[in-house]
Amino acid sequence: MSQSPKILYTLTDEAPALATYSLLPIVQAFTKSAGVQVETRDISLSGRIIANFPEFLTPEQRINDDLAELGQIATTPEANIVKLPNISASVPQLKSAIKELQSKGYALPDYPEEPKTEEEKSIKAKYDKIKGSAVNPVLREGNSDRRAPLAVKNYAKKHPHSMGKWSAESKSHVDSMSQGDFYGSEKSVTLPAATTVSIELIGNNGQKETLKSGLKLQEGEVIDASTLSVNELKSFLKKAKADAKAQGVLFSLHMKATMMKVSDPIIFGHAVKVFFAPVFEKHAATLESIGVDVNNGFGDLLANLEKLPAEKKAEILADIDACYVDSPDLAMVNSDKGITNLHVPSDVIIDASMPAMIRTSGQMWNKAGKLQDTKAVIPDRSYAGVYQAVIEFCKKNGAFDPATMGSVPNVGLMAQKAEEYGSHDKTFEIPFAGSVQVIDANGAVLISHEVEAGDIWRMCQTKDAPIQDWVKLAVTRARLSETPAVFWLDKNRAHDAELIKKVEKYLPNHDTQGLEIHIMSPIDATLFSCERIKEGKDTISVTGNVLRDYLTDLFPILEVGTSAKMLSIVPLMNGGGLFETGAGGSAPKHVEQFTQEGHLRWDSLGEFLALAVSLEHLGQTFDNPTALLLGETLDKATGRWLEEDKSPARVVGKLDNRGGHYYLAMYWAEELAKQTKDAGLAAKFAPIASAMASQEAKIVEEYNGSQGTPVDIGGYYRPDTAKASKAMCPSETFNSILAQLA
Ligand SMILES: NC(=O)C1=CN([C@@H]2O[C@H](COP(=O)(O)OP(=O)(O)OC[C@H]3O[C@@H](n4cnc5c(N)ncnc54)[C@H](OP(=O)(O)O)[C@@H]3O)[C@@H](O)[C@H]2O)C=CC1
Ligand SMILES: O=C(O)CCC(=O)C(=O)O
Ligand SMILES: [Mg+2]
Repeated sequence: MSQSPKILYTLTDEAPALATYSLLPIVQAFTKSAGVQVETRDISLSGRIIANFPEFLTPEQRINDDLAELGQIATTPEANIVKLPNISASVPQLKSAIKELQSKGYALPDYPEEPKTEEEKSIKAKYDKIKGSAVNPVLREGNSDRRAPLAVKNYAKKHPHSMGKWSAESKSHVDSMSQGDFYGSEKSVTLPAATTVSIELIGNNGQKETLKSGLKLQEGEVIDASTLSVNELKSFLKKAKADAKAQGVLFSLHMKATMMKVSDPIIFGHAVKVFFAPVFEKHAATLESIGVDVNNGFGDLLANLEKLPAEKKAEILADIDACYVDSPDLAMVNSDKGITNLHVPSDVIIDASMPAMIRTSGQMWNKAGKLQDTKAVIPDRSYAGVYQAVIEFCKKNGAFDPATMGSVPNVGLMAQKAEEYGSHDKTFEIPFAGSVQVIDANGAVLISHEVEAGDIWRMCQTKDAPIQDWVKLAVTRARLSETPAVFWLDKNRAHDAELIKKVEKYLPNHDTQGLEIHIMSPIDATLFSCERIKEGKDTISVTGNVLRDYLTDLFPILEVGTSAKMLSIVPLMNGGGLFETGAGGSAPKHVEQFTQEGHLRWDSLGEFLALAVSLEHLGQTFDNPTALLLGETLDKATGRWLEEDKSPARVVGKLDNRGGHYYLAMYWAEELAKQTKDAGLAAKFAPIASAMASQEAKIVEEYNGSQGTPVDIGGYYRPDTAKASKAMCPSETFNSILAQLA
């Protein structure tokens, strides 16, 4: 290949973005001196906003649309992208990012919640593309391979994280609808030939509305559609609320409102309205007049109350207080600040929130700041049973033991927006009763559902090539790791039944001799895997996209304390590599701690792991021995970093993210100095390694001494580069050693 070796490292948001200010200078200094280029691309929420509204900005303010560029690169064989977690913005996050940018002199338009003019409609459409899970589906041109590397697993066994005990008497449980949900209504079709479909709503009174047209589908593509009845949802939520009160457990809603950006905010909104029903009944007209939209959380109502005269506001607040008294207690996101589970949809994201609850004895925080048993409300049954099965397992067997437990790595189907991911352009809140029909180019109705006004209807697609690639990846991983693999597919679910046919068709294309491969329903697979991890055995989970998301937080959080420590590889279907860091989020809590007390507890281990495999991939693709050597030595350095326990501490005054990076740099330099494959590099890094080692006490003192006071980084969504960089690189001694590499 002709192009010069290049790694594209993404600039994102919150804690990982802060960590980058400290880590990237090290990475660039090391790679540059070995002739490997590491460039950055800005895919932060603020960067994506700026890039999409050039017409509102001065020429100096405009920036390239790096996400679009990376999306294109991801389809090429040269692609080598290190992707850190980024914000998938809820509407409140989007609005506050816009506000911050406006305050920094960017003349961006407000987010028009109820657009009236054509211009407002087009602005809203642009912002809606930036909202929610807008980055990952663009880059994920491959399926996913997520696992805890052996060194990480061994570290966790040696230094087991805290794990809440489980009692057989725990009242915690998952509560879901028993009918009228997506699970109960799913229909699925595999297309015998390519076609173009439209989605029509045909009203009971003869009206007709085209919900979507011109949707091109490929031969062999699986489509499925399902609907959730709003009436069933509301009566379920009402019952769940009463039951939480009767049982004396916390009420806690777990959704993925960021990723499922159309359906889940609507469900979230219904939950808020049912929970605070007396307030909504009594003040319906007032709340409507001030533009309250609780699909953005209960916080939206509270914020809008500011528009009312003091007296009216006080009346509504009193009614809210009365409602709290009559209701079960809500799980809290922040008890000190009175922020409940229903305040902001992006505060409780199911993939991280359910494992956190399971790790904490099945409990969540109540308003007194104490842990309490909890009803986890997950309205749709499609995957909720997995969490209930783990909860039952823990009630029966006690908590898992990180010192001895096995591992559940994941092979996840996600390429080309497979399954529920990205389904939001085919998700609709139904305006009038009738039937929704998916109609092909010949006028044949492929799928049809009866719906009422307010129901949610959604469709998603899974192309055949990604399925073939996923089956292959599963077999490859099972072979390489000599581990049983389980396809988590439920033959009684329409979509999964189609996938089972494909798995059975494509498995014989591979050598599976001697491999243990099963197909099990998600609940059976959960029990099978839990039994095995308890005995210290590993089991690969081979899943669709949503379970990929759920399981790659669930098992890592139980096994190694956080999904940040996962190796997360996306072998791109056209030959490139996307190396995601960790599997989890961007830890807003960590930024808060950093700005308040100068301690960043973000663990960049995921970045170290991703960079090592990215270098390895670069070395292999471009036949570049230096890149291979950099990768090998980085891996060794990371292993040593774990052994010597240089992970950031959680509390101020001790080693944090930045000090941890110093140790990684020192170990990396030592490994480079020690190796014998490239004498030039060894000679270059020997003095660096010894300078870093001899100044250890001083450097650590400079890092740790910088902690303990508030830090100003000049913004949340778009920090000031100079300020953030200064705050993240406080050791002059270390900086000057690094500068010798330039
Ligand atoms: N791939 C991606 O781009 C993803 C992005 N997100 C985005 O991240 C944000 C927050 O998501 P949420 O699901 O609440 O998860 P968080 O980022 O809040 O993570 C949950 C918890 O996991 C622990 N944790 C996560 N990463 C690290 C790390 N590197 N080092 C140490 N601890 C870590 C922290 O626990 P503790 O507090 O105990 O230290 C943290 O509070 C949202 O904006 C969401 O859109 C979410 C998932 C994936
Ligand atoms: O894209 C998102 O919003 C979340 C991604 C995520 O949680 C994951 O891939 O595990
Ligand atoms: Mg996830």
